Amino acid sequence: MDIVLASGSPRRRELLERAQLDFTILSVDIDETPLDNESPTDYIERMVETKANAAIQQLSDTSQADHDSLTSPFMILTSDTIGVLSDGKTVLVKPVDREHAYSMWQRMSDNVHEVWTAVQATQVQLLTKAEPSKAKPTQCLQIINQQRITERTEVTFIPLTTQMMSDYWNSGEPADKAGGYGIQGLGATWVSRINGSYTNVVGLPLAQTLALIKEMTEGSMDTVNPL
Ligand SMILES: Cc1cn([C@H]2C[C@H](O)[C@@H](COP(=O)(O)OP(=O)(O)OP(=O)(O)O)O2)c(=O)[nH]c1=O
Repeated sequence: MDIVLASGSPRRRELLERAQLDFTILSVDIDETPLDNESPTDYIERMVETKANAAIQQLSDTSQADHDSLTSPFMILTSDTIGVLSDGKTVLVKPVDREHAYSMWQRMSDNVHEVWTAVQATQVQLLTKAEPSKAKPTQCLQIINQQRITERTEVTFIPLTTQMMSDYWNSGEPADKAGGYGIQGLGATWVSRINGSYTNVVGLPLAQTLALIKEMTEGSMDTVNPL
């Protein structure tokens, strides 16, 4: 089944490429601001669903030629990664500025936090309707199946000094990453221990995502939580 990875994240693309799957990329842009008092679970589930809906909208708006490159039904993969502080309530997203990054890092310093990544697989089919009033048939995408997983990894940070935070912010690495760090880069120097999937921290729990894809295409897996 054709797969569309609806993500602008180069990390997700690279991780999925490692699995030697054929897929196409569609970049979606949504508002990722958490709502007041939104729980980590509600936030991350809202994000993967909103990204999937944005992808469907974008694919519906494209021309017939774009649709022709995908065989119906096909699968849209969306993903979202957040940090969650040890209080279990505070969501760590991408830092909006230096102060925001420092405020997150001060609470992560010498402490354990979790990284959660949700992945949603949305299977859609192309419907073509002939309308007498229109010269060309109209087309729309219909959701036929949706499944979602959330993977959690515990990450422990060493104690951080103001100098370390300043140097790291100036490296430019933290800006587009949840919790303001990249474990695959310089951020690894802050991580003393992880417990769980490494690829989950980078943005796509690979083994679990492949199992989800398999379940959706072949129809058998134990670990999937239906929506
Ligand atoms: C914690 C951590 C996060 N990240 C990244 C993964 C995600 O790309 C990003 C969190 O933001 P997301 O909103 O999950 O993803 P994104 O905006 O980069 O891409 P998309 O188009 O799919 O929405 O943080 C790392 O690369 N390394 C890390 O160690």
